[in-house]
Amino acid sequence: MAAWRALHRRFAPTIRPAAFVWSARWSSNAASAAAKNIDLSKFPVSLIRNFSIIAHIDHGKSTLADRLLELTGTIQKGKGQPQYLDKLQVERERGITVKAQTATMFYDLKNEDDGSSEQYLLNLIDTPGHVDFSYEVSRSLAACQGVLLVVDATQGIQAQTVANFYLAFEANLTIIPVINKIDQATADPERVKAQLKTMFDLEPEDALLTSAKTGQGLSEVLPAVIKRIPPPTGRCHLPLRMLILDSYFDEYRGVICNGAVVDGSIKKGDRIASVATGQTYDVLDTGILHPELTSTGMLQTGQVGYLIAGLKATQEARVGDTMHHANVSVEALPGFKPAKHMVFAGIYPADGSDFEALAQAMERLTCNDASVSATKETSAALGIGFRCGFLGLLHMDVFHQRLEQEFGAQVIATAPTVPYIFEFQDGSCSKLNVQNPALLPSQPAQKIVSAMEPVVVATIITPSEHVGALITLCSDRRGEQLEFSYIDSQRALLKYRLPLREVVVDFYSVLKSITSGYASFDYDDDGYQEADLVKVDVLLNGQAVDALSTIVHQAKSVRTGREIVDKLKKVLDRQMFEVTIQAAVGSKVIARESISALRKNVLAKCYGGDVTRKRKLLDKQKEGKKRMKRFGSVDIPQEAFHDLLKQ
Ligand SMILES: Nc1nc2c(ncn2[C@@H]2O[C@H](COP(=O)(O)OP(=O)(O)OP(=O)(O)O)[C@@H](O)[C@H]2O)c(=O)[nH]1
Repeated sequence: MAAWRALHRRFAPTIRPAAFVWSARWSSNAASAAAKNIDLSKFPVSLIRNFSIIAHIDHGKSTLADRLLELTGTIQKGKGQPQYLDKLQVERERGITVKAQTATMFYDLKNEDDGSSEQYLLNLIDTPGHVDFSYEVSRSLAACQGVLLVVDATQGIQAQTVANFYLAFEANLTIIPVINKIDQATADPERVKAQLKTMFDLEPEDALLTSAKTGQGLSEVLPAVIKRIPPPTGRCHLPLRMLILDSYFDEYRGVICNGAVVDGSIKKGDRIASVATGQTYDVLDTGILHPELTSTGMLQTGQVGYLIAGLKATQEARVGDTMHHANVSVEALPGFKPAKHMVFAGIYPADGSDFEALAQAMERLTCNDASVSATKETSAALGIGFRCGFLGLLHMDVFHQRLEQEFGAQVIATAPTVPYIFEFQDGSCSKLNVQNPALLPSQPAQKIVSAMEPVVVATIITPSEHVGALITLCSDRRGEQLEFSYIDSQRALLKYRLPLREVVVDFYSVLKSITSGYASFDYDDDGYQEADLVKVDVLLNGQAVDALSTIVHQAKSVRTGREIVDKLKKVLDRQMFEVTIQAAVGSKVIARESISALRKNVLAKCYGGDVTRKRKLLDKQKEGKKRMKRFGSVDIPQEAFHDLLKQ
């Protein structure tokens, strides 16, 4: 931490060059700004502030956002649902934020000296806390000049607090620490202040103390945002450059883009063009999120809002693209780094004939969640489907749930895998990126010269008494310790380099159970390392089931093979014939189980004691079973695919 603190001392908040905030979906009916008495021309850049709320999961971001929306009259107190900005069904059911959401608020700041007041336009972004959605957080931060770093007064700094702090710090944003939940009996704000100083060099007197539940301390939040966070720095006299931050398809209005006007201005009727595609469009409508779509007919420098321009498909509205006035050439804005997919899985229609319906649902959903990649693939076991890349297992689960809930698609998801790289010796070296274990030959014709697996650097914050158990867990998962320090007298910070596969499997749930839920965990991509990897095939009655094959470290292959075979034995129904389940590495069987046949009582109607007739019937049954075994196909239930990577 010492090196980091030295770096932090050099840190002085600077104003970001680009001023933009992205917003997300709201009701499809745009209210009129006139009806709401909104005149955006009253807000030069100096009266605009764009800020994000970042925190560890459950520290109270969305609840704080609710209170700020109420305080500014953007939503009515007591009306609407709690965590107002968590719009998706999946967010409400799981109680987590998965999509960053923006709301524009208007706030009158009083001048204590002369009693006068000035109105500000504030764009607030509520961000997700879970590590899988940190891509949303980094995009949100690219759109802001400052953040509220919320820390739970009872829990103190946790792993995602550290990760999110670094994101904001590296983006040179102004950081306002907010110690929340001070109403709770076990709140210890002084301890949290000390942690903020030790870990981040944030001054104790700069921390705001709030309770998003009782409202305590909230009146200080927005004045602090206005006074401490700098305004956007775009220039109004320059030609239009609007950054596309997000897009989605609305049933009634077509493609809606959310974006930020970095330079210049845009208005209804303008002819605009995309830097990425060169396509031109007419602006049909534009406005702000207040918090629903509110048509203003124009957006000026530093303002954030939506744009409807007759785009046919969301693919035309690329996140990170720059829109400009047609016939005025501009330099493209930097855009965003593409999302890095940590986990891959096959998504197939539960009923093979539903492929077209699934393809349509996939197209719509991947447009609303640009961080998912999808390419067509075929499996001998499951038919035609898609190989999808996700940011993590929770992201994959959420995508699966959204496919079913929002599009009614019934799908089978294969066991998730991480992306490996294999290098073969075939005269010259050839490389194979393996996002689907089935594509790695079981007995390759060429020699494998290297196998690489993705690794991450994991940060764990834990009460000191659990350190020993966590070190054992990390060693068992092939981890290499990078750092071990204490953040105060009761809490330790561990940093480990771990193979991604060992992390995505069930690391989080084991960590939670070892520490009774008191440890927190976050990880960051750290490239690739060489590893002794093998492919484990799964065979049912001698036939390999491509959708079930997996790649593991050599040392864990027998354990993994045994677990897959045991799990399959539990989930497969008994058939009219015997089923043999095998796990194999190349031609070597490493685990085997069998499920005995259901024996149909062919003698039920055979009364009396004619032995030869009975034998004949039994022989015929045996013959039939053999045939069925040879040709019979075994039904594999969906859970079998889903649970396989879990150890
Ligand atoms: N007592 C108390 N509870 C609070 C306070 N703020 C939030 N909560 C509760 O803490 C829980 C989590 O709050 P959220 O606002 O959903 O937390 P979040 O940080 O947005 O969570 P994610 O979006 O999942 O990362 C909810 O049950 C809130 O009611 C507070 O100031 N005091």
